[in-house]
Amino acid sequence: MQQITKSLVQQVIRPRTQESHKGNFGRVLTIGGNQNFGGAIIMSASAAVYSGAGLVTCATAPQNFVSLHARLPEAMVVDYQDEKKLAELIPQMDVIVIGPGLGTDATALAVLKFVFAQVRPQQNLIIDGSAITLVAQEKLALPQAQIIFTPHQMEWQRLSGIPVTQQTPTKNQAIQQKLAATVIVKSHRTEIYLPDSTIMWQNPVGSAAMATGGMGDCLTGILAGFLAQFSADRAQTILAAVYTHSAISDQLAQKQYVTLPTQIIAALPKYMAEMAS
Ligand SMILES: NC(=O)C1=CN([C@@H]2O[C@H](COP(=O)(O)OP(=O)(O)OC[C@H]3O[C@@H](n4cnc5c(N)ncnc54)[C@H](O)[C@@H]3O)[C@@H](O)[C@H]2O)[C@@H](O)CC1
Ligand SMILES: Nc1ncnc2c1ncn2[C@@H]1O[C@H](COP(=O)(O)OP(=O)(O)O)[C@@H](O)[C@H]1O
Ligand SMILES: [Mg+2]
Repeated sequence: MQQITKSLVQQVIRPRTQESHKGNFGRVLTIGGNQNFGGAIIMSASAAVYSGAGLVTCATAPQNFVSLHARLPEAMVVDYQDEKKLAELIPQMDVIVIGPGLGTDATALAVLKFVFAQVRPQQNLIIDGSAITLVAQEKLALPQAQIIFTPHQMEWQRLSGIPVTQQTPTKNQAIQQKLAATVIVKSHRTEIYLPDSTIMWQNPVGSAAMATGGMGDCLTGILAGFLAQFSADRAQTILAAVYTHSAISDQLAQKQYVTLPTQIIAALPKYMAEMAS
C-alpha cells in the first residue's frame, strides 16, 4: 500500500496561467439533495466552487433553490427532475457528481437512471452516497464513463458484498477490478483503488475531527473541482483531492476539536495557494 504525499499534491496544484478564464477550469454538475438532504448537495457544489471549478451547476429538488442561491451564488441551479434541461446540460460537463443527499426513493432512482443513460464515455462520473446504495440495491448496470465510486465502509459493503470487518486490500481490489472503476473506500485511513494500476494507495492524513455528517459530500466536490481543472495525470489528481480534503482538516484540527465540512470548504483556496507556491 503506497502512501499519498504532500509533494504529489504540489505537483497537481499548479499556479494558474494569467491569461486563463473560467472556460479553462472545467464544468461540473452536482446532482442530489432531496427535500431532507439539501445540505449534502450544497456542500458538494460549494467544495467544487471553492476548489476552483470554472463553472458549477447544481441539479437538486426545487425546495433547495433558495438556500443554494443564498449560500452559493456562484452556482447555477436546475430541478433534478427536469429531464429536458438535464439532457441539455449533461453533454457540456467535464465532471458529474451524483448521490450526495439524493435519497433512495423512486424519484432518486429515476434521476440516477436518467443520468446513467445520458452520461458520455469520456466524462468523469463521481458516484457517492445514496447513489452507491441504489446501484447496489437495484443491481444497476454501470454506464460507459470514467467512474469514481466514493463509498464509506458501509456503502462499500453494500456495493461489494464484503462485510466491513473483512474489507482487506486484496478483496477490495478484486471487486474494484470487476467494477472497472476507481474506488475510494473511505475510513480513518482511506484507500484508493485505481483502474489500469495494481498499486493501492492509502491516505496518511485526516483524523476523527472529520467524523461529522457532510464530510464525504464535501470530498465529492473537491474531487470534481480538481478533475475539472487540473491537467496532471488523472490518477494523481484524484489522489491529490483525497489528501487535500484531510490535510485541510489536520491544519484546522491543530486548534479545533471538530472540523466542519463548511470550514474545510472555506479553507480550500488558501491551502491550494500554499500548495501552488
Ligand atoms: N446535511 C445533509 O444533508 C447530509 C446528508 N447526508 C446524505 O445522507 C445519505 C445517507 O448517507 P449516510 O452515510 O448518512 O447513511 P448510510 O446508511 O449509507 O451509512 C451510515 C451507516 O454506515 C455506518 N458506517 C460503517 N462504517 C462507516 C464509515 N467508515 N463511515 C461512515 N459510516 C460508516 C454508520 O455507522 C451508519 O450506521 C447520503 O445521500 C448522504 O450524502 C449525509 O452526508 C449526512 C449529511
Ligand atoms: N476518524 C476519521 N479519521 C479520518 N477521516 C475520517 C474519520 N471519520 C470520517 N473521516 C472522513 O470523512 C469522510 C466521511 O464521509 P461520509 O461517511 O461519506 O460522510 P457524509 O456522507 O456524512 O458526507 C470520509 O472522507 C472519511 O475518510
Ligand atoms: Mg457519504
